[in-house]
Amino acid sequence: ACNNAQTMVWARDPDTARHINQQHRNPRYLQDIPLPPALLASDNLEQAFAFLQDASSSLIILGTPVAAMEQTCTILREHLPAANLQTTPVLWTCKGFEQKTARLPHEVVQAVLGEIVPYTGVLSGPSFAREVAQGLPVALTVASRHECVRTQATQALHAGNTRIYRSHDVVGVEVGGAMKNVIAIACGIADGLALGMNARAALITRGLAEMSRLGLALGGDATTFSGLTGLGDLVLTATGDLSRNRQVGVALGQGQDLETILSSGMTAEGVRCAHAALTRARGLNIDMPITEAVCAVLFDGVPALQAVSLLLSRESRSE
Ligand SMILES: NC(=O)C1=CN([C@@H]2O[C@H](COP(=O)(O)OP(=O)(O)OC[C@H]3O[C@@H](n4cnc5c(N)ncnc54)[C@H](OP(=O)(O)O)[C@@H]3O)[C@@H](O)[C@H]2O)C=CC1
Ligand SMILES: O=C(CO)COP(=O)(O)O
Repeated sequence: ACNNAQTMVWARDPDTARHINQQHRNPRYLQDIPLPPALLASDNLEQAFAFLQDASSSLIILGTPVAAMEQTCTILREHLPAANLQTTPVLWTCKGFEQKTARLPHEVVQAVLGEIVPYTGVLSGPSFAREVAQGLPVALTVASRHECVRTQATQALHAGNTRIYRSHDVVGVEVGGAMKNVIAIACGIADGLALGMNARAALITRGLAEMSRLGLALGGDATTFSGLTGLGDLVLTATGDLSRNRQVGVALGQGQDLETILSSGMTAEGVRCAHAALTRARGLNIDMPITEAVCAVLFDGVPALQAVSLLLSRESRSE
């Protein structure tokens, strides 16, 4: 909307939609940030779709957590054909493996929408929502197998303080987005325990190695993991205090229990996907010691300091 693209938010909550239209603010998230007056909202999907006049130059961006992707795609499957919008590219922003099935988001999209929506892709990269909403500079990657998706997303989003880079590597981009959240929890734990900046740098670097091993085994390109959606987002999330995943880690390191930490309802995708990431890694014989340690603290009641000791006591190996 800031780039003068006509933009419609479909929100499931009617009050949120009404508030955005009337007050130009979102009453539930980032309430202090004024939204562009041209940004419209509706709780009615038919109305939102009617707004997409021209399927060939429109985009649909799914902005839900991974856990809502299957449900949201199912709703799209029911409504897109009636609106004659099957050829509209569908992008998503979520980062993680699905908790129960360990699927990456594109695998969920493929399973639900694969037969009716040909053009899809993922939008990812280091981008705290608050800073994006403030209009501060940000660089993102759109990854898709389809040239038309990369082009259309770039045309809509590359402007002003927003830079868009293009990639073919959907798997690599998604694995980077998922794993950086788990590693950010690990860095938060280390910082909560006041283990110092050397420890944080070690976790980021060895976490990147973990991300790359899993991503390569799942079919990603090696170069993707040193890019915006790998190292870039990992550095942001592991070190930036706006990160919810990092905040979860810090609180765990300081001795709070997970239930209390998550009681505010905050979305921390690393908590939801750490175990699923481990499941995928084990199936491929990939060693992920930091992810194992994060899971042990999150789900097995292992004290944070003990998990760190276990990591440090591992055999030395070549880097
Ligand atoms: N926040 C950030 O800085 C960034 C987040 N991401 C990723 O984007 C994804 C979304 O994150 P974020 O926006 O923070 O998450 P939130 O938890 O804030 O949820 C985003 C929106 O999804 C909606 N939603 C949740 N479940 C459903 C559902 N079943 N059906 C319809 N709508 C639903 C919520 O609606 P309601 O308000 O009604 O609950 C909310 O408006 C995550 O995977 C995150 O990792 C990526 C980059 C940056
Ligand atoms: O993905 C993000 C930044 O790129 C947001 O990170 P958190 O979900 O940890 O807040």
